[in-house]
Amino acid sequence: MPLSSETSSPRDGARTGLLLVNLGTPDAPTPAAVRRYLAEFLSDPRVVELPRALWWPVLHGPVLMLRPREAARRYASVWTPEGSPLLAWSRRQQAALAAELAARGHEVEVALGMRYGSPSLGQELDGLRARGCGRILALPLYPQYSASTTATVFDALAQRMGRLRDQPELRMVRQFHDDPGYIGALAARVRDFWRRNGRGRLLVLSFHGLPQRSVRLGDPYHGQCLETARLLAQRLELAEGEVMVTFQSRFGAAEWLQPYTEPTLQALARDGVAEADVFCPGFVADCIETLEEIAQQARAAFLRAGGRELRYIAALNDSPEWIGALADMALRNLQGWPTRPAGAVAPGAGN
Ligand SMILES: C=CC1=C(C)c2cc3[nH]c(cc4nc(cc5[nH]c(cc1n2)c(C)c5CCC(=O)O)C(CCC(=O)O)=C4C)c(C)c3C=C
Ligand SMILES: [Fe+2]
Ligand SMILES: [Fe+2]
Repeated sequence: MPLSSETSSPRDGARTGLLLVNLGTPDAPTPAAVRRYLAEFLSDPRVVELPRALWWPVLHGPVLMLRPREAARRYASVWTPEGSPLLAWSRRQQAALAAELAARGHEVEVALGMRYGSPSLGQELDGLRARGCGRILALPLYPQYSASTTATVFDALAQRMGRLRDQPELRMVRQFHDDPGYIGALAARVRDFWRRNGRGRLLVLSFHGLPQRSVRLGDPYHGQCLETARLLAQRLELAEGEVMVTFQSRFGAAEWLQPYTEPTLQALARDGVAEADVFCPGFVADCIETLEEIAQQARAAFLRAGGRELRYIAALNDSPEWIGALADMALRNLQGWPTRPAGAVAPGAGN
């Protein structure tokens, strides 16, 4: 592929950009929009690691024929006036982070790109360059590293960079599963929920699942989920028996990380656990996987199995503790790059 010929090169490249990245989501809760989104997402060989000759007929056969209609109905049940919850919360995070960095005296262009669908990563990378950013920090909003999520962001950025003649400097945050600011923001979210609603007998920490095979082949995701859970339980001073870790959102027939969230909740209800709280630390923004799969489907399954109350604790979204932690993380990773307006005197707080 030929390199781009830039008629107007990105101004002087003196500015610094921060590119928040999340997974992506359909543009509308309709079968056609969901099909477009799933086709892009599920044809990424890092997401479904099967030989193309095997996977392609299944993807373009039963998966894309059947799943979009059902998934569109599930998306419709959580859709908001600002669109998909994942995009709506990500936009609020972007705006709140930009305001927080500005309030601390830093001049950083904050953009939001989605790995699949829109706004696309490539388009946002180009936008930052056009606004004069010669240095860009990519911050994938996945606390726990996985090849199926984090690594695909790197792939997409590298692919875009591969077409540029005049590349910006690029850094990327790999993971933040044990970041004290992130853990503190999670703990604040849970404590705040308990203060307003009382405390359930059990806190279930439900993470997005992953095929067991990926972990066997060396993906560090599982260990990082367990470490996040351990640090959060420690911060909340929970005793053994007051907290457990489960994995949700299984896709396909293979074995995924266990224990699975919904069957575990049903077993707990059958064993006489009447009330439980569920929190999803791996999702920094509420989305279909938390609002529909947990707060609706898993809750209904828990009640059907004899439970009385299953309370879903909202994701970090735009909580002030989380936005503060994000700003700290961004500034730490931006060290050595200019983030002060020319001639400005740094306010007392510093980086
Ligand atoms: C938080 C980290 C995530 C990991 C790890 C992950 C792996 C993974 N996911 C699928 C398949 C699907 N995921 C879907 C939705 C979805 N997944 C994540 C995050 C992780 N996925 C988020 C934030 C979302 C929500 C998107 C939204 O629009 O709100 C979906 C689509 C929904 C559905 O049809 O159920 C699929 C499919 C695989 C195969 C995988 C790892 C191999
Ligand atoms: Fe997923
Ligand atoms: Fe799901």
